[in-house]
Formats: sequence, structure tokens, C-alpha cells
Amino acid sequence: MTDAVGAGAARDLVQVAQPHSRNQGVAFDAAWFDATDINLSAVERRTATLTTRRTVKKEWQVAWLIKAIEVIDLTTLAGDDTPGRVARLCAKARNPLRADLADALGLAGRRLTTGAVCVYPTMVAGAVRALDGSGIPVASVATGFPAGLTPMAERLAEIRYAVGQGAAEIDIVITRAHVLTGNWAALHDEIALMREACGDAHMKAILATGDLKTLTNVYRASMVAMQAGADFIKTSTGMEGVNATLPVSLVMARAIRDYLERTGHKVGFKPAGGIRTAKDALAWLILMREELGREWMEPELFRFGASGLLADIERQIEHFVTGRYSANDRHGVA
Ligand SMILES: O=C[C@H](O)COP(=O)(O)O
Repeated sequence: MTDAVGAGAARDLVQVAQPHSRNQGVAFDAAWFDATDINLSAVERRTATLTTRRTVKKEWQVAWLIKAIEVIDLTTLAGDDTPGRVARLCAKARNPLRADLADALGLAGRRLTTGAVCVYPTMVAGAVRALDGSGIPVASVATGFPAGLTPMAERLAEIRYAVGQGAAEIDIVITRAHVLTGNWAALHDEIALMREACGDAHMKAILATGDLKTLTNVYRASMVAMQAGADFIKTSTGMEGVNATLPVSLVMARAIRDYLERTGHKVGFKPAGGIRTAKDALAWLILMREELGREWMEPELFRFGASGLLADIERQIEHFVTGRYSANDRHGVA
């Protein structure tokens, strides 16, 4: 027996999220998380229930998949990235759904783009040019991505470089050792410095949860990142042994809720790494809807970090429209 996420959920997908002010951060306070211990089996039970008891009914699935497209940070972070690959990715971000499919869904006149394009710092300028006039922001990883083990001055300089090249969003990585040794004040200070270096660019703090050993550490690192002024907290670089999972995402969502209750600030969430299927996308959107509410299904507060998700979403939409599946190689980019 499954509960469908209701018709209201599908209807209000067209509503626009309320603008909200940026998270300014607060002074470091370990009392906000010191006493919190996360119970792994309770978290696993909750996430298992979410995806077995909750479904999005067939007729609303396409609306949810269109919503998923709008919150993708379409990503390429590979050593062999070239300006040409980035330009192709940007073209896909502008037109993420094949014109015939958009027509068939009655979306022909409607603006449909991905949430952002996410690249390495030296690829930012080309992406900004390729996206000119589209309104699509460029996100850049920085701070010695993915390990974050370069000297602080260089990590901060890398942020300033990416912002100078035109990045509107910066995805920073944290020093995992600060978490693993319980040096929460050092973690707060480093993230606060990074936030300052970002200036007006929005900062997403990548926690690299697969490296953090426990869900309690994930909760505590989430809270510290928000205290330090992160606009988003993000699970993974895509390069850890384990990347985005639903249990980790549930813990981070609960931390976002707790931070909102304490400060009134809404912090965004970005699961990233290994999210490849339309089914995955629906599971995460259900999690957001259930745990944080409707606003966390909009690009202002939710993104998927993904290099391969869009291809499967387009394929599932094609199946919905034509009744057939096309070969994977017809959806080459992303
Ligand atoms: O931040 C984005 C991730 O690097 C993307 O990971 P992925 O290539 O597994 O989708």
C-alpha cells in the first residue's frame, strides 16, 4: 500500500518560492549540536518508509521531473574538461529538454532551464559567456576541490578568482580533519573566512559526508557550516567512496530545520554525487517536500549536483510522451 504525494503537491509546483534573505551566520556555539546524537537505524527506517510508502502518482510524475530539471546544477568536473565540453553543457542547460518533447508537454513558450552550470574555476569565464543572457548562474567549485588540503591563502584566492571570472555561486570543500578530530571552532572559522571571500556569490559548503564516518558528525558539521554562514549545505564532491545518500540527506534536512527554528534563516540543500536516475530525483524531491516543505523544491533552496541525471530524466519524459524508450546514446550530454 502506498500513499501518493497529493494533487496539491503537483498543483503548487507552479508556485514561485518566496524570496528570502541570505543566511548571515551566527557566532560559533557548540551547545547547538553537542548533545545531538543521531540514531542510524531510526534514520534508515524513516528513509526506507519515505521511498516505499510515498510515491508520486503517474500523472504528476512528469511535472515533478520537470521540477527536477529546474533544480539541477548541471555539472562537469573532470580532468579532461575542455572549453568545447563546457560550451555544450551550457547549451544543454539553456535547452534541457528536446524541443519535440517540450512541445508535446505544452511547454513550448515556457522558460525551462537547469538551476545552474557547475564547473572548475578555469572553466567559469567560458561558461559565463556561453550562458550570457540566459539568467542561468555559473557555479564554481573552489578551495582545493575535492580534498581541500591546499593552504588557506590559496583556497581563499581560488574563491576570489572564480568570483572575478563571473561565478555567482561557489561550492567550497571543508577540511574533513576538523570534523574527524572534533575541532568544530576551527571548522567554523575556516568556513566563515570562505564565506567572506565569496562576497555576493552564494556559498555552498560541501561536507564530503562519505568521509565523516558517522551521521552524528554529519549533523554537527551541517550545523557548524550554517553557523558560519553557508547559503547551502551540500553532501559530497562526487569523488568520495560514498556520495549522496537518503539517510545523510535526512540528517542534513533535519539540521536545516533546526537552524531555521533557531535563527529564522532558510538554508538550501544540495545532494550531489552518484544521483543518476529519474527515480532517484523523485525520491529526493519527496524527501524535501516531506521534511522541509514546498520551498525546498525550488532552485533558491534546493539543487541536485549531477553530471548524469538529466539524460535519464529526458529519457523517462520521452517514454511518457511516446510510449517508447530511446537508446541511452541519444541523450549524450548530461
Ligand atoms: O557536485 C557535483 C558532483 O561532482 C556530481 O557528481 P556525479 O558526477 O556523480 O553526478
